[in-house]
Amino acid sequence: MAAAISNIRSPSIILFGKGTVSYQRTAAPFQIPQFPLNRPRFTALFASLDDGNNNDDGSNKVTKAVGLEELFEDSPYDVVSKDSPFHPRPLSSTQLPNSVSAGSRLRVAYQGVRGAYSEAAAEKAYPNCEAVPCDQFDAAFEAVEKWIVDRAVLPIENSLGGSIHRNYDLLLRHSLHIVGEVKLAVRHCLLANHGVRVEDLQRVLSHPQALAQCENTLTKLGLSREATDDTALAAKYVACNKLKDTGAVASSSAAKIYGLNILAEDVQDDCDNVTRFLMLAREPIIPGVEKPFKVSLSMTIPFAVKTSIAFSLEEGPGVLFKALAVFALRQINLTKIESRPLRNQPLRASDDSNNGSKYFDYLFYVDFEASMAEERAQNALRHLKEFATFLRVLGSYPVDTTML
Ligand SMILES: O=C(O)C(=O)Cc1ccccc1
Repeated sequence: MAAAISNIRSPSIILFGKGTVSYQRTAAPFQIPQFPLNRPRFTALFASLDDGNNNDDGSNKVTKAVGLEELFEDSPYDVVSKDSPFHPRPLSSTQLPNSVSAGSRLRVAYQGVRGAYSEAAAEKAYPNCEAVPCDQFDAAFEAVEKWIVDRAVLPIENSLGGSIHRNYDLLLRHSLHIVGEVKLAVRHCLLANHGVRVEDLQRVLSHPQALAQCENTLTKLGLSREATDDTALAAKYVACNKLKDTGAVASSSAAKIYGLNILAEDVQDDCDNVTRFLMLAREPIIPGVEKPFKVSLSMTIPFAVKTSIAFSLEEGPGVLFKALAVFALRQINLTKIESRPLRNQPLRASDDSNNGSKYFDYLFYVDFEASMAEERAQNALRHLKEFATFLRVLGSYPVDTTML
């Protein structure tokens, strides 16, 4: 039964139950390549469906795929079988005030107030979306988990500051799936109320990352710094309180929204200031890899897909080497590897016989260039699972190639 569906281009509904396949064709954006369904490990895969929401490509179709559940014991992937075919539908607006209304735009939660960079990232990822501001990241995650919104945006790394570890921790604490990424060129402005000059300023407010990215400029201006939850909140605070001695570092759109004057543009220390944001959803959306990606009129590259995973390893010589080999052996390129001491694990101090060295248990975050729809990725992770003490697939998603 599995072989018959290898050429489905854009299925609307596929149920791969044991011995059961059904599908419909739609104009969904992602292809679902042939999964190794002959393996008894796979009990189900589900790809669907017209949920009335705007999709990444502006259509009303959302393609979702789940499966692989027996591949990884702790798999975050929900499995839909023929007997329990569908996940719960989003709550209707009558059931939950302010929830997704039927046929409405995709709703995307972000941390911050209007004018925050995360809002711009949401709009870049989903051009017709309704961006929903949340005061904290946890609220944005919860809004997705409770079906109030469809996606959450999470800044994850910056070209100047590196990974945002707190946000990696959030990813692990929750069980949302990465379904997209967006890279945004961040161009900070120094904002103040009308009539206020640079010389009048004593201090500046902004998100700690924005302040760090403008370190040199702010030092030269002799301004003291205060942190706010997001850049746009700093702008809002300065405007609402009509402050004369305080400026804000935020975007030009925050200036427009809160009626502030732009005293200086591009105040970041490095002009290549790019932040990478992740788009999170309740369910995985696993892109296929057969669609070619057009970089320009003359250049086409294979559809670029990445997978993000987190894992920890047994102790022992060469275990990290072995972990990396599972990818190298299958020609899978890594685009990121990051290690982080595991929380709640005490520092273990060795005795003298171990040269007095001290060590932590580490969690590794790896991004690799393959989709979980590919057999080589599934094989690599099955191999890794043989000696990983923990493994979680955070999601497969199309690479944002707009900043190549
Ligand atoms: O504060 C914001 O506007 C955010 O979205 C977080 C952020 C801060 C600085 C650079 C990029 C994103």
